Amino acid sequence: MLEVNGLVKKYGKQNAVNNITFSLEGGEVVGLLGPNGAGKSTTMKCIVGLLRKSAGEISIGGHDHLSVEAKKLFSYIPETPHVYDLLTVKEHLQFIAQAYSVINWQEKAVELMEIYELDDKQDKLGRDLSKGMRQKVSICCALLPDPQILFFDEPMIGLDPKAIKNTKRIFNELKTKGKTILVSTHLIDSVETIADRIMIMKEGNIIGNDTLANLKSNFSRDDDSSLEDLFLELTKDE
Ligand SMILES: Nc1ncnc2c1ncn2[C@@H]1O[C@H](COP(=O)(O)OP(=O)(O)OP(=O)(O)O)[C@@H](O)[C@H]1O
Repeated sequence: MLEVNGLVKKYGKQNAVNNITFSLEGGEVVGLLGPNGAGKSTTMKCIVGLLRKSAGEISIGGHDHLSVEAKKLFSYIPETPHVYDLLTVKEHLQFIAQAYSVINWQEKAVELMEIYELDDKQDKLGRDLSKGMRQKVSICCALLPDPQILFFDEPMIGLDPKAIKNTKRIFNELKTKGKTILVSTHLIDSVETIADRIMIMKEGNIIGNDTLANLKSNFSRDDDSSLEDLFLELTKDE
């Protein structure tokens, strides 16, 4: 579903992503972990076409990632949610519905706004929303077209505990529906139970990419260690 081959991204002379190669099978849920500055957001932004890659090839569903065909297949939830100042919450959903030709969008929009407790805020303008509300709008907009693949960059940031719980539940539902998900997060426990695979980045490189069980048996001395312990062990400074 996603193929990333030899991806390099430089900011000036600095390599933020160093020639990384990985893929995601259809229906796979992969947790992308890494310390601050590891290159997670840069990788995601290159995949979704928000940043121009310095080298490498990326395909989504067999299409070049910059093609319209690829763009129809995925949604992206950015680390910092961007909303339109002069559109209301409901108009954001209407805009996405029209852009992606979503059938029965109103029904789905009502359901999403209820889940994220935005139903009483549907007429509020984007510019008047709090950070957490913006994040909720961003998640609702991403879920509305029911895409095959979802890229979540720190989706829990700014969410209240109820919204975090609901997002974890939605991850499970998406997984059950066979969606492919790449989720970058610092909330390690939020991916520990649902991720089929964990990918760990450090300094622009992938330093671990396997099932949690395999990562534990390869890198940990202790079977009872958590993903958090493993993450800290793998990413510690030499
Ligand atoms: N616009 C930019 N210009 C220059 N350097 C950048 C820019 N954005 C990111 N970087 C650098 O690229 C590297 C990777 O950053 P990136 O934001 O991808 O990391 P991250 O793993 O998402 O970190 P975090 O967990 O803090 O969000 C860092 O060294 C960062 O300083």
